Amino acid sequence: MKADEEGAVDDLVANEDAIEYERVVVLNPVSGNANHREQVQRLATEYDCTVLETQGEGDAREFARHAAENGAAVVAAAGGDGTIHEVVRGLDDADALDAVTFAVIPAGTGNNFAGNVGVTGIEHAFEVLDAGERRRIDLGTTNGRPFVNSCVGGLTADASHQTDPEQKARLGVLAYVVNTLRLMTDYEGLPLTIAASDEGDVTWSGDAVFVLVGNGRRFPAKGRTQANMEDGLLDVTVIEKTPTANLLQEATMRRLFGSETENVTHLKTPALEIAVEQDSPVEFSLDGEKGEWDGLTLGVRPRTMELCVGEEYERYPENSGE
Ligand SMILES: Nc1ncnc2c1ncn2[C@@H]1O[C@H](COP(=O)(O)OP(=O)(O)OP(=O)(O)O)[C@@H](O)[C@H]1O
Repeated sequence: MKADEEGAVDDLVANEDAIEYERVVVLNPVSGNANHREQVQRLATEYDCTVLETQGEGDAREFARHAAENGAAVVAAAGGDGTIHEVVRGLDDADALDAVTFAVIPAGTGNNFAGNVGVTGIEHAFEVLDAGERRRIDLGTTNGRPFVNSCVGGLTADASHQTDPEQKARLGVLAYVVNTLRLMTDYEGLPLTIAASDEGDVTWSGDAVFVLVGNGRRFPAKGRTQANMEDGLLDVTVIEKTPTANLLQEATMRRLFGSETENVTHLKTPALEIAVEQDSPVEFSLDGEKGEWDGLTLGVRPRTMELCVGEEYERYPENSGE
């Protein structure tokens, strides 16, 4: 651990005589529209949770690790996808994913992960934390680093900056896709070779406009956006650059989100290798946190994290609504 990463925990310990770590809420006070702080603190008191408030990047990861190492039974992330990602990394750093139950308190802009696990709001999140069902869900990994929701490459990262929060909240992944398609005309695509070690050993090669590897998230197909989080498989969608197609046309959009379309490949696999066929690294984001990689090795740690889920969590999303 770097010295500056220890600062947040040192400050924390210096300011409190005895911290109760049984139930911890790691709170990002500025995520989303930054109006959730008081509500989270009030509910945390009501539900006997200790709030650890982040001041900047890395704090959530550090607090989660510290809480896990000090006997926490439940650690919750109150924030957006970035906060969720950091907290899960912190639990993983402490090697505590087996011992600690994770909970999500939706206080970001999109709150896709919370929605996928049946948590509908901040108040509901505390009820679920307190007495909701617990499920063990898979974690995805990219080059060893865990992700709960998705690993995406291509235009999605750019598009997410240009998606206004209201649209993002309403449409989720679909907003990314629509915006990305708008930007697509002058986008070269990523030259990739993708090898999936599922039963058929599928290999895909070409210029990809998007790659979305979902653990909890997938492209909407027939109205579903949640992937099965307990099947030990990654949900992979690759959209290939096709110079002639006008993907913004209504009919094409409809096909795009259906199952059969020429330039969209869907597959499920426990392991995936993505090779970058160019000299410079490409950008992917894990749960919305960006990184650059020359190549990615993706895998699954099946049913590795215990999670508090709401009543509407769908164990088998592929069997419902389709
Ligand atoms: N007190 C703070 N002040 C400023 N930035 C902070 C603070 N605490 C955490 N952060 C930063 O907030 C970011 C994480 O935000 P998060 O993703 O949780 O929310 P969001 O971006 O608003 O939501 P979403 O991911 O749903 O769009 C991290 O980059 C982290 O460094």
